[in-house]
Amino acid sequence: MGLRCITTCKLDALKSVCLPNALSDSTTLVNGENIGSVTNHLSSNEEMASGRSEAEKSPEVNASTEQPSGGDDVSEAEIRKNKGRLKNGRGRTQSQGGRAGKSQGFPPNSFDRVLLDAPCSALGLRPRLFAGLESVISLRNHGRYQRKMLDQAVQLVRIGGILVYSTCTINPSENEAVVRYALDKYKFLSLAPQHPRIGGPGLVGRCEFPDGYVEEWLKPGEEEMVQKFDPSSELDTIGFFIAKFSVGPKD
Ligand SMILES: C[S@@+](CC[C@H](N)C(=O)[O-])C[C@H]1O[C@@H](n2cnc3c(N)ncnc32)[C@H](O)[C@@H]1O
Repeated sequence: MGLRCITTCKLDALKSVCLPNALSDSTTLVNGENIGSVTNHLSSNEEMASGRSEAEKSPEVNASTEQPSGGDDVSEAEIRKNKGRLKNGRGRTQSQGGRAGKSQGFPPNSFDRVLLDAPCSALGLRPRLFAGLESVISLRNHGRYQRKMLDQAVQLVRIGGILVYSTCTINPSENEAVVRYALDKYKFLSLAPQHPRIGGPGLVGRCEFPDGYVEEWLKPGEEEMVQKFDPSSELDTIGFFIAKFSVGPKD
């Protein structure tokens, strides 16, 4: 594919699109100058998906991490950060081979392909090492930030490109309903065939919730275009969902 290296960057997926003129001439998309201030404190899906980092919630913590770490004056935040590193390792943003740079986002149509492996309720994970408290309503609400992320991802893919949306959950609100949203809102998107095809079909139809809310899923003919992995099937996989979209002319 002609790939020579992969540049990693840390960026809020809910704010991943920037206007071309928002980038100053002297600023690169992935700003290496700021690498020193990249931290790895965003740990929970909910925290990131909410669009609010821990640093935003606690400005004093963020400010104190800016202190030099070598002197006697080690802040509480620095101690906490080091404890976290001991527990969790260096983290993906600082793994060997270079740190992730900060990104200001990318102009529309910047990418041939985008994979939105979205944060989700993770109902398909096996073994399940944690059990989040979910209700019918909270399960439905995951779709809200997933749709917002998809709105951003759609803008980033150029015409003729590919967008893949995936989750590790079996919850239709986060899978089929997000696909329905994408296809209904962005007429230039179409479901593309997937190879290899190992998973089963998606769910066709709609669901009426006890509070009257109606959620639309796939239409007949669309079910075989997505792949749904059922963790209770003989395939012996985790629960997973994949939808692949072709991006047509956006006008
Ligand atoms: C299903 S995981 C993706 C895993 C990834 N494909 C990998 O192989 O490591 C979803 C990831 O999205 C991250 N995330 C959650 N909210 C985010 C946001 N607003 N912006 C960027 N990433 C976010 C979570 O921290 C989590 O690492």
